[in-house]
Formats: sequence, structure tokens, C-alpha cells
Amino acid sequence: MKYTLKNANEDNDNIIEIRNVWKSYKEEVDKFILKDINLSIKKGEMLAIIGESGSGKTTLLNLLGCLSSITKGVYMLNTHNISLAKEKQLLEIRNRYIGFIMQEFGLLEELSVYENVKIPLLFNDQISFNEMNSKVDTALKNVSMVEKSSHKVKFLSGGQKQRVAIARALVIKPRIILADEPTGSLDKESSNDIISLFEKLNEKGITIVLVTHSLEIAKTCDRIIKLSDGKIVV
Ligand SMILES: Nc1ncnc2c1ncn2[C@@H]1O[C@H](COP(=O)(O)OP(=O)(O)OP(=O)(O)O)[C@@H](O)[C@H]1O
Repeated sequence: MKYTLKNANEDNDNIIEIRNVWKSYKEEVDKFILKDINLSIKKGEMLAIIGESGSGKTTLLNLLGCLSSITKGVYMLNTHNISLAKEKQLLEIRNRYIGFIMQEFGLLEELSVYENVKIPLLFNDQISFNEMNSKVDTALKNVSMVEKSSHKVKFLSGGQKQRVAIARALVIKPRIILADEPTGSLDKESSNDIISLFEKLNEKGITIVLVTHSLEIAKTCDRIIKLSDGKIVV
């Protein structure tokens, strides 16, 4: 969705808001990888994060995706203040709101497409077998991979694997998709295909944040932010 920026005071349109966020890893607590980051992301926005290798892009994406906790500052995700959330709460929030997509797909190669897409639903013990089938089917329809449902992942092309990874992210009906170099392992044609798919999902209202080294891909987004040495510079 190409969002329109309304009144600058309408902050409740933000699905993500981080204020004065700092991040260090426990191996080196005094070395800040992210420094005083302020970032608001609107519901339905498609945002690209660019920057040199080592500038902190993945670290920021992992914070946004509740894969790790912030060291200092405030993180509001869809009005939940998760600044001080512990691992278990972060996991709950993640399973409820966020779909993650990685460069190397993160799929189990020996399993079928269906079995891979089903994985996030296995954490929900309330769900019936029929519901599970229907959710997996809907997710696969969204990425046009229903026909490959019973195929082993290892026999798919890179582009098809990334579609399966996207279906696996979609199966929980996430509000946000976070993608770390989602086209980094793909050829140009498959990359374009995956970006078109992101655009379609974005048009359905899913907020998308993607890390990329490609300015061409970044330019397909509503907004680009650039990190340099742990700070947002643009
Ligand atoms: N788990 C960790 N423990 C300690 N330091 C880390 C950890 N993960 C990343 N770093 C350091 O944080 C800095 C930023 O890394 P990050 O992966 O966020 O950068 P990036 O911009 O995504 O780089 P690239 O484009 O190469 O993927 C690097 O100096 C890296 O060595």
C-alpha cells in the first residue's frame, strides 16, 4: 500500500516506534552496535534498510522482529511497550505479529513444502488438523505454490524456495514481514518475482521492512533508511 502521510501528529498510525534505542551484545557490553536509533514505521508501509556491511542492518531487523532485546531505549510494537520484555514475551509477540524471511530461506530441505509451511502452526495447540490444512493452503495460494505442496523442498529452485519461506511467514497471518536480504541468493528474474510478491502482500496491508544491498530494490519501497556505523543517517 503506497501510504499517504497524513497529519504528522497522527502517531497512532505507527505499527512500530522505537525511541533512543541502543544495542550492544553481551559479548561486548560497552560496544554499541546501534546508537540512539529513532524510527517510526506506519501501518502498511514498505520500508528498505540499506547500509554498508557491518553498519547494523541485521541487528536492527532482529530487534524489530523481537529476535533480540534492546539494551536501552523504548520499543513500541502495535501499542505494546516491549522495551523490557523477556525472551518468552518476545516469542509470544513474534508469533502473533511477525513473519521473518531470510536470505538462505531457512527451510528444512528434506521435508515437503506443506510440512515446512505448517511449522509455525505447530506452536499453537488450539488448532485443529482441518484448520491447519486450510491455513497452509491459503498461505501457499498467496505465493502460487499450491501445486508444489507435496514436493520436497530440496528439489525446488531458489525462487520457489523463497516463495515457500514467504508462505511459512504468512501462515500465522502476520501484520509485519521482516526480510533480511530476501533476494540475496537469487538471480535477477527470481528477485523481481519476489519483490513483486512483496508488493502484492503490501497492497493487502502487510507492513514490510526489508534489508537490502540493492539500491534498485530499495527504490521499490515507500521509504529508504540508511545505517552507517549504527546510526540512521538518511
Ligand atoms: N551476536 C553478536 N555478538 C557480537 N557482535 C555482533 C553479533 N552480531 C553482530 N555483531 C556485530 O555487530 C555489527 C553489525 O552487524 P550486523 O550483522 O547487524 O551488520 P549488517 O549491516 O547487517 O552487515 P551485513 O550487511 O554484512 O550483513 C558487526 O560489527 C558485527 O560483528
